[in-house]
Amino acid sequence: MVAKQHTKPDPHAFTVCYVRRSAHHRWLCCDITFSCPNQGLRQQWIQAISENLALLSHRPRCLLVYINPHGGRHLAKWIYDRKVAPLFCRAGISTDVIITERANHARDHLRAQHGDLKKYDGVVCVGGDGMVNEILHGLVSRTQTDHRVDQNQPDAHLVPCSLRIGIIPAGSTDCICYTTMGTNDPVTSALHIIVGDSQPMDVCSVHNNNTFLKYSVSLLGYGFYGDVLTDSEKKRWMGPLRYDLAGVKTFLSHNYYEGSIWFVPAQETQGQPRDQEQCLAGCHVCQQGSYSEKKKLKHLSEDEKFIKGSGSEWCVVRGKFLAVNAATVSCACPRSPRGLSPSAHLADGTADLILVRKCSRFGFFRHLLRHTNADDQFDHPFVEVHRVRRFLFQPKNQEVSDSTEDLSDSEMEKRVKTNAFRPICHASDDITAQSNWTCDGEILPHAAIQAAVSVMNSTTNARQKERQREK
Ligand SMILES: CCCCCCCCCCCCC/C=C/[C@@H](O)[C@H](CO)NC(=O)CCCCCCCCCCCCCCC
Ligand SMILES: Nc1ncnc2c1ncn2[C@@H]1O[C@H](COP(=O)(O)OP(=O)(O)OP(=O)(O)O)[C@@H](O)[C@H]1O
Ligand SMILES: [Ca+2]
Repeated sequence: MVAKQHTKPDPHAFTVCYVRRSAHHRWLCCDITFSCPNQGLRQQWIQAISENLALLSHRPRCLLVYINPHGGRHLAKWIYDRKVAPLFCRAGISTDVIITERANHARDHLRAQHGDLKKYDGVVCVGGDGMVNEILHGLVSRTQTDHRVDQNQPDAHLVPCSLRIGIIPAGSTDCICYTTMGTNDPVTSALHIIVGDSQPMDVCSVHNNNTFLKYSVSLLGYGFYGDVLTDSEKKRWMGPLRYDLAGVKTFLSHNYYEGSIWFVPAQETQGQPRDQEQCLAGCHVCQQGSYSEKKKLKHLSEDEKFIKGSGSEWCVVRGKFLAVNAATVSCACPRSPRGLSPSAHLADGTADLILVRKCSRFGFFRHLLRHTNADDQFDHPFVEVHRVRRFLFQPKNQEVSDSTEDLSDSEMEKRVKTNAFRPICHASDDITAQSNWTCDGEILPHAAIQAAVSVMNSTTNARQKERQREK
């Protein structure tokens, strides 16, 4: 990995650090020491290795690090200082470190940067999913503002960010890290950052009433997970255990919610949620998806792109649901190593919409339990799963009237765009109980939402551009 001067008595030796793959997707940093017959040869080797490393333009040289000292077990600073900083130092990476002082500190700090981010090759997040989401918002919002993209438009085409986000897991679930890296090991994350790995990600934008609410990169959950998160927020002092306690409580409450879900299915070439394909580096579904989408949309106007890009048909499902989950990625995490939707893809522009209808407590328990073993959690009569590119959810008291089923697709599009769905309840109607959505573990106090998935790729960073110019 990095050549460095040897400190042992042999004056003609030098040590090279390298990455070794270990079990369960873990990476280790190892050393190997070479002995040279003379000082001159030693210097030649060190110089040659250093020069070759300097040519690797995708490797970061300067990083902006945010540490959330309050995430997970409150160990983020310790993890960074003990496990990550020494590796960055050995790799010759310089860092500016900010320890956050409040929620949204990192997001606001990033939003406030104008040209000041140019010196960095990436932003590192030391924390959990909520913290990754915060940093994502800071970077994406900064980029859209710079390019005058109106984020309140549900069909706005997001401009890719020029900086990559590195994730050092130090939260309670660390689902985004586990899903992308295959493990929640801080050293593995640090080594992926050092060697300059990158992975495009699907970003799901969430709107209500033509107002931008949030981006999600893991789970958008209504009903069960929304209730678990809402309850667990009151127990934050308990650390990761709060989810188990809130989970049992929510499970016993067995609340269900009525509403309708409208969605645009993904193309058949984008696979099926139950095809047992696993999204790995270089995944052909993700590559094919983004290529064919780009090719198809190349010669269309912006309006045509929206209509075509959103698919040809809207489907609707109505009923009483224990959970409505949109998994943009598999959502694998230590609690559920295959995740909520094991075959979901990281960057295919789709989410897997999992609808769990009202069923018995025993049935729901069996469904949940299957997230922890090799059994198929979708193999229940009360569970359905669809791969979708966009969807909207209307709770019972705001349901879309039946007459919309006769609408043409373009009329439906127009209504989605203008949010022409008004509550159809009357003053005498009972207002059905509503849940909240959880978005990467943060609560959205809205029930009616519109969501659309797009792939977010980081553009070539400044250092790569510089190197390309030199060539
Ligand atoms: C019988 C055992 C069942 C175990 C079921 C485990 C299913 C776990 C599925 C986890 C999926 C996580 C998806 C990631 C979401 C993240 O964006 C978010 C932010 O970090 N984390 C959570 O929402 C954190 C969500 C944590 C949810 C924990 C739910 C625990 C349920 C316990 C039910 C117990 C029934 C007991 C009956 C007596
Ligand atoms: N200094 C701080 N004080 C209080 N809250 C903070 C601070 N810095 C960040 N936060 C907020 O804490 C929230 C939770 O943090 P984080 O995601 O790191 O941990 P977690 O919730 O325990 O883990 P996970 O999201 O993986 O379940 C984030 O949404 C973030 O906005
Ligand atoms: Ca996806």
